[in-house]
Amino acid sequence: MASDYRGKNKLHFGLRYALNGLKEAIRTERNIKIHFIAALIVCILGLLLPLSNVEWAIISLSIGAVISMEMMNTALERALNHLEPRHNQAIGIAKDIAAGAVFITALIAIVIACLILLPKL
Ligand SMILES: Nc1ncnc2c1ncn2[C@@H]1O[C@H](COP(=O)(O)OP(=O)(O)OP(=O)(O)O)[C@@H](O)[C@H]1O
Repeated sequence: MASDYRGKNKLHFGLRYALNGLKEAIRTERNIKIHFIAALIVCILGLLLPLSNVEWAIISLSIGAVISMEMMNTALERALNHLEPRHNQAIGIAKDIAAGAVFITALIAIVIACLILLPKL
């Protein structure tokens, strides 16, 4: 019984930490706000157009990938800023690579949105 309770407690706190991170990211990061607004627009368009389950699944995956990647980028930036507040070439390159990962994910999401939504408009 005790271990079950601890298990539930862990799950509860894990969810709280995750929601706290999400709230902090939305509150402080302009890019994450923009991604959420773009996702909302795509979802509204998706509700107005006849999308299949597979198309919804692909769009959901793209939205999740972009927002998750942006949040990982933000987490990395915050950690690196804390570890090395001064100018450092290696830190700069690490941040550029993380930004490149966000760029690729966002670009692919735009291509997916165009492939699925444009022919239906
Ligand atoms: N400590 C550093 N040393 C060297 N270059 C850095 C450093 N911090 C940032 N840079 C350079 O500046 C770029 C932008 O940095 P960073 O992403 O931290 O700033 P930002 O403009 O606040 O980003 P965002 O708008 O995504 O929050 C990095 O990709 C990197 O090229």
